[in-house]
Amino acid sequence: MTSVLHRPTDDAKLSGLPEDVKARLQDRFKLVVPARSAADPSPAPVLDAAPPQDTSVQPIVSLNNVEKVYANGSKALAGVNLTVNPGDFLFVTGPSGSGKSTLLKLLYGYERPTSGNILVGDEPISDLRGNRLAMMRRRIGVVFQDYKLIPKRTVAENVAFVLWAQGFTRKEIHRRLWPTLKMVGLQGKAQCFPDELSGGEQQRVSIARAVVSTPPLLLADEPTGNLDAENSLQVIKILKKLNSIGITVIVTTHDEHLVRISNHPVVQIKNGRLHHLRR
Ligand SMILES: Nc1ncnc2c1ncn2[C@@H]1O[C@H](COP(=O)(O)OP(=O)(O)OP(=O)(O)O)[C@@H](O)[C@H]1O
Repeated sequence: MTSVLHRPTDDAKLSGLPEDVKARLQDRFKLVVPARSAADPSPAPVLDAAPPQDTSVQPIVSLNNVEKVYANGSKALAGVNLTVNPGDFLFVTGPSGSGKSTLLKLLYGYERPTSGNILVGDEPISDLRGNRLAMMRRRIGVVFQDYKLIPKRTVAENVAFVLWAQGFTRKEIHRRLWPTLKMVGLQGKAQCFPDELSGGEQQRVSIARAVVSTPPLLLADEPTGNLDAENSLQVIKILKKLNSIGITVIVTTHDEHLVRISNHPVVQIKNGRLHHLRR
């Protein structure tokens, strides 16, 4: 099993967050982040060297020899091994039909592997059913290419709905909603309906919805697929900001440019097989 680069969460970046939000980010999935002291002279990991096996960190995602064959015989993934550590930002690239969406669907339990094991935190997500799966999904934010907003609800309602469904109090919903809308630059559009927004704005609503309950893991499936270059960059910038406050981000894209201008680890899926392009 190979490990992607672990990026330690910078405690200073968490310091601006409310205490309970900070605690959630640190506790969920037993997010263990070894601090590098300022006095630590050891260099950051070298990407092209053999991947470091840091056994002190519990991965947030691990796939072991995962295979997915759909009921119609389509082979989507074969022998996929991947470890993602808390605080990582990982790009998943690959041609159309290579298996990128399937990988994310397996991670949030929408599809089940044909064989192999998948752990999210310490939960075998592929074995979970019913309530346990629903509870697990609360800890995973998901962003889709086509936004999936509720058309007859305002921006504020679309985002607040997630919290309401999870039983948050009105006060807590209010407390979380505004900073989240501000973070995606939409505080001025709170009362708009989705069809009154641009594609980029709709995608930012969907990011706000995905992170308003502070999940430690965010999965974004082609979040820039329907956006122009400028909006795509803005979306990636927001995902990076979320990553900088401790959220682990896995994003699929076939936009080579976005991958090139970033220095984050990249895996490629080709014919269902996963290759590390940049660690
Ligand atoms: N529900 C399904 N039933 C049967 N086959 C499927 C299903 N979903 C995906 N596939 C097949 O699995 C393979 C991988 O599909 P997947 O959607 O994961 O690719 P992708 O890399 O995300 O593609 P794209 O970039 O075009 O979104 C493809 O051959 C696809 O036809």
